[in-house]
Amino acid sequence: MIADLSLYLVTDPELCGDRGVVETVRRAVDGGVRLVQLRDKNATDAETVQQLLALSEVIDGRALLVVNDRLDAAVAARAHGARVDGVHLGQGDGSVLRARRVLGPDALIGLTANTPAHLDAVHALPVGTVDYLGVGVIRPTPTKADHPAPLGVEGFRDLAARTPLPCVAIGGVGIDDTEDLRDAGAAGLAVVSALCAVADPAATAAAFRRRWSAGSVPRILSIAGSDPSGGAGIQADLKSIAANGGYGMAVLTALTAQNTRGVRGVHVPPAEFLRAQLDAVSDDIVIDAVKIGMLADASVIRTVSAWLDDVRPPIVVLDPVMVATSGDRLLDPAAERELRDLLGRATLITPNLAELAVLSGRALADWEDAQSAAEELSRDVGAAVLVKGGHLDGDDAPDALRDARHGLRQEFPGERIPSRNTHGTGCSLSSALATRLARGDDPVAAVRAARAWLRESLRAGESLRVGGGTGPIHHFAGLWRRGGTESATEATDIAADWWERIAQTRAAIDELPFIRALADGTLEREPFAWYLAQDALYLREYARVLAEAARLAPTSQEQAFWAESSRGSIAGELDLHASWLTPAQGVSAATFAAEPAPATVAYLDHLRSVAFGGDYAEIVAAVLPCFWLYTDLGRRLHAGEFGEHAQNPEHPYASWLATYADPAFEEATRAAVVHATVAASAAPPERRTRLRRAFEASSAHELAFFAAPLESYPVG
Ligand SMILES: Nc1ncnc2c1ncn2[C@@H]1O[C@H](COP(=O)(O)OP(=O)(O)OP(=O)(O)O)[C@@H](O)[C@H]1O
Ligand SMILES: Cc1ncc(CO)c(N)n1
Ligand SMILES: [Mg+2]
Repeated sequence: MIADLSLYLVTDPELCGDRGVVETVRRAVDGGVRLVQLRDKNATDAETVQQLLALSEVIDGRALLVVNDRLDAAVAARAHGARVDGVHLGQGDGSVLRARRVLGPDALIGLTANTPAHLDAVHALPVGTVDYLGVGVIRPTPTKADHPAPLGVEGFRDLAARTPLPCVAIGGVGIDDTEDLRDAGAAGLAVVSALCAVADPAATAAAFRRRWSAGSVPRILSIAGSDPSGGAGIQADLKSIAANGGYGMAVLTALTAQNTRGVRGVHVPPAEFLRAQLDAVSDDIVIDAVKIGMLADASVIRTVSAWLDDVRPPIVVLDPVMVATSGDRLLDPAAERELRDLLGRATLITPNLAELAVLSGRALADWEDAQSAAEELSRDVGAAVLVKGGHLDGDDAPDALRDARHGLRQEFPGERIPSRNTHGTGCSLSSALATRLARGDDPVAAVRAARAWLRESLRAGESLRVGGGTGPIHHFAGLWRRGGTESATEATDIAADWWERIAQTRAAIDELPFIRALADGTLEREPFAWYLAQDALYLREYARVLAEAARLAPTSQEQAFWAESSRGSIAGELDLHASWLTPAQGVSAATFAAEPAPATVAYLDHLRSVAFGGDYAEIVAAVLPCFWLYTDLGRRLHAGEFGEHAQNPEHPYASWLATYADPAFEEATRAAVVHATVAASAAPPERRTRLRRAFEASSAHELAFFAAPLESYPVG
């Protein structure tokens, strides 16, 4: 098997402190750590075995587990029933050949390598002895006192280029190294203090994951049946994965002979061949998420279950397909019980109303009742459940997400789209969800994004003119309308370029005393209130500029987006007045009646002059930094990058900080980035430069705006 090395936690009992190693590991795995190495130089073998047993239990197959150095302890822990996947050996820790012999061909064996000579030694071993290399140290680190001279990112790049083996970067790796190391060829980041020594290992691990995945395309495997007419099954899945930004793969459970009118026949290949397909993929490719669709019969379910147990992909979206839109059965009724056993292996289950009734073993009275049944099912099986309202009578087609483990109850309202093209909506939705989750969206954001995409694709379905029955949706409606796939990748490049060009401005914002004091809670009330008063003045005008973007928007989707953003920023201004800019908060009358400060005037003058020019692309380029810089800062503050204080609920500005780490704001920022860069990608080169300048100028104004409170705040 090929291991997912992307985020690798190496434990340190001292850094984990009172929380302990086991609890730290549990939370870090919750946040997305994929591989855990137990490292405790002082423990006895017997203690190491106990720790491996405890870790194996909290990890519960969600990540791989290896132990540093202690081959005998690994063997003993396995004998006691722990799932220990392998060992990591240092240059002096004993022979990797012996480890391979003892642990077998499926074990994960890592070796430390810091020099070209180490690489030569590994290359001289039989192929398959070592699975990955730990290459470092990257930076000087106190967690490895006897470390060799740091390699830095460039030294890592040189070593990684000299070996075909996957290399994990280790030693002093912090979250800001993520992109550099990934681009230098790292298969993953091995992290010690940046996860063990933080207040919230789950949030920090999630932040690492997001940054690691941001520049990469998630690899999504659909395990489903074939629909030769292309609207449902794996054909729909592959289109949906591609349209939502993933790399799609497909393992066939069954072939159907069907079209838009119905299913004429089903052929289920032998289970051994299904397993061979699954292994062919997982032996070679790291799988970021799995979507499961049509399972046909009990032997298919058992084969998929066994493979899932071996591979444990981090995200599993299970669409419990039982009956096609046309009414034809796609699952042997005798296999329904087996299907229930599979539910516990899923992250998210997406039944329609009929399927939910079968899975919960009772009739559903109405939509309310369906939602409580979804919650019961979620509690029973330990997975999130999205119940789909596509088959409700009436004018609405809502969905509802329930996760009993986290008390999550979210309804997604939406009017029914009058269309006959609903063939494969369930397949398409579940694949889109798997892709969005693998891209790092939380479940609510993933459902929002997948639904928005699905609804656009549903509306455009009829334009495809496919078949005379229930036709397919148009998976690429949004992408093609926005100027083709070329412009989509071009827009991604533009976003990366623009972001890179304001790197210095971003670094300067991070260094501002105002930001530092805001993060650690030492900022005085008066300059904070002064800042908010300026922000309120700013928001009022900014809302007008957003409204102008709405007025000029080329599509109704964009028009709605900018109008909603405009409304949101006025609501934000009113909120500021109601919650912070009040005498009760110790804000003086002078602050309350603030005049715009020079930085405020300058920023607004810039925005207004762009808005006055009446160029949609330039307006959206100019308003983008206000979304992007705040989201980025809010996320990093929340992740504890400026110290742990910002995560403390007692922080004097906790509620203000929380606004900017809000997933909905993050979603809006993602959309703003897409709209601005897609507009830019359609512009000729000189105009594109002008758009970029507008973006850069606004970013510089953001910096000045953040600097102003402690520079021009009228002291006394
Ligand atoms: N006419 C419609 N208008 C808007 N949304 C719809 C419509 N029909 C289905 N949907 C949405 O499509 C998704 C699939 O829902 P549905 O309940 O049809 O699932 P399904 O029966 O599993 O689909 P399939 O028949 O493809 O297997 C849901 O998000 C649902 O809200
Ligand atoms: C192969 C296949 N999977 C799923 C569905 C559900 O729509 C279908 N019609 N065909
Ligand atoms: Mg379905």
